[in-house]
Amino acid sequence: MGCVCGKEVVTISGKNYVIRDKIGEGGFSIVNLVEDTIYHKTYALKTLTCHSKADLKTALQEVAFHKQLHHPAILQCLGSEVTGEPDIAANVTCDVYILLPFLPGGTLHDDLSSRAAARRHLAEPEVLRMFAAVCEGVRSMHESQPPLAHRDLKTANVLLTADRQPVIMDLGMMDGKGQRSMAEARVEVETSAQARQLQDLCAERCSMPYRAPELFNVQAGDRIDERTDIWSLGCLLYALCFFKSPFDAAYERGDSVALAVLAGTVHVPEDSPYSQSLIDLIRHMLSVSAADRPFIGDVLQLTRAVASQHGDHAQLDSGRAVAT
Ligand SMILES: Nc1ncnc2c1ncn2[C@@H]1O[C@H](COP(=O)(O)OP(=O)(O)OP(=O)(O)O)[C@@H](O)[C@H]1O
Repeated sequence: MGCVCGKEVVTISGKNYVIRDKIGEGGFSIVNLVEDTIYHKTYALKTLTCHSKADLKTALQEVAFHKQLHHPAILQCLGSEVTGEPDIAANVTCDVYILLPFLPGGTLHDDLSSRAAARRHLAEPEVLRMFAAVCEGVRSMHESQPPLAHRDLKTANVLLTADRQPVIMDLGMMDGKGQRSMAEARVEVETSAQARQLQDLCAERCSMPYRAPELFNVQAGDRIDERTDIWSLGCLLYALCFFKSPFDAAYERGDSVALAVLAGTVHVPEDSPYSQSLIDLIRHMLSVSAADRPFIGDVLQLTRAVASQHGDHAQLDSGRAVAT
């Protein structure tokens, strides 16, 4: 990072970006609002500080996945830069910069939190429109070759454009910290050491209220596939309706989320304004056994079927419905 006229400047692919503001901070990164010095256009700059070679590998994989996946519902990487090599012994770190489009609508989590405070439910067509858009992004992961999984889908990892189009971010979980890549959707767990590794990685990186039951207790011989994401999408669809994951309540009470998830009991508020077919879709996605969950193509078909009951099929496909 350099300095021009007292302002911090980052150079990516030969272009300079002035740091304007801090937008947010994750467990492993800082995101700043930056402006390029020629056209004065704003971007988001994600900085991952790497303390070890394993950190660097993780960060570079995140960049690689951003570059590999091209879909309007997945946050695009516009450029990246690495500042050097980390060296634990010498206490030397390096930074990986990921230049991203700046999405001004904040996260879906924040949007739903402010709606929750005012008890302002989204109308069903809007729920279905936003959900279908997220699913289209997930479909591009699940249907790539080999199939990829996100593994940390949640409302806090969905950004909104100015016109409320959802965009999936945070592909950081799609790495294996030097182990077998979590991005590969289909994982055969061969040994108990692998099972433990995978469970620990999920405990560290997959948010509990959105984490699929099979990731709480991984055993040798298990087969994990992209339907871990379908569980998370079921939680996300519930959150679009009722503001939070169905398992947030257990989390907030300090009860065991693992027990609540493994029981698979989904509480639907009595005053729910949503159709039974929408609730049935949530329950289908939240099947405790992954084998009973639909794949993403079926989820999209079922979503369209629910929308068509309202005559919203066309709107869902064009993605033009507006929030109420
Ligand atoms: N492209 C962007 N446009 C606008 N805001 C963004 C953008 N990327 C990230 N943010 C904001 O910065 C915050 C931190 O982002 P980050 O990618 O570090 O994700 P995180 O999911 O919060 O953390 P972690 O990677 O540790 O899971 C986000 O919650 C979001 O509010």
